[in-house]
Amino acid sequence: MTTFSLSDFICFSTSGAFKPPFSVWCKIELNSEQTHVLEMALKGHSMVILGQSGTGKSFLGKTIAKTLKNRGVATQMTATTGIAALNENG
Ligand SMILES: Nc1ncnc2c1ncn2[C@@H]1O[C@H](COP(=O)(O)OP(=O)(O)OP(=O)(O)O)[C@@H](O)[C@H]1O
Repeated sequence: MTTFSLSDFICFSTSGAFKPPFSVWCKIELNSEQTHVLEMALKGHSMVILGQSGTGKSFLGKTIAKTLKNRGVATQMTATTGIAALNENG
């Protein structure tokens, strides 16, 4: 069982009152499938995440990247188009 500390979770909002550098700490509630994938990623598994539109793939990807970054692992997001990369904070 992978345990997550509070420092693993941080809001990703970059608008309104949550603009950097004012980081707002909050708990992100992943669903059971997302949690499973996050646990696999933290164990070092390579995965392709597939799912219908709006099922939370991007949200999960950003959560994985942020969690790894909070644990001192260098991460870099990329995408096939510039707009998609911006949406991924890439
Ligand atoms: N665990 C979660 N808690 C809160 N909101 C979530 C969660 N997972 C996804 N969402 C929200 O659901 C919406 C859809 O998620 P997301 O954009 O990640 O889906 P997607 O599978 O990448 O969609 P698409 O394939 O169309 O790009 C977003 O507003 C996202 O913030």
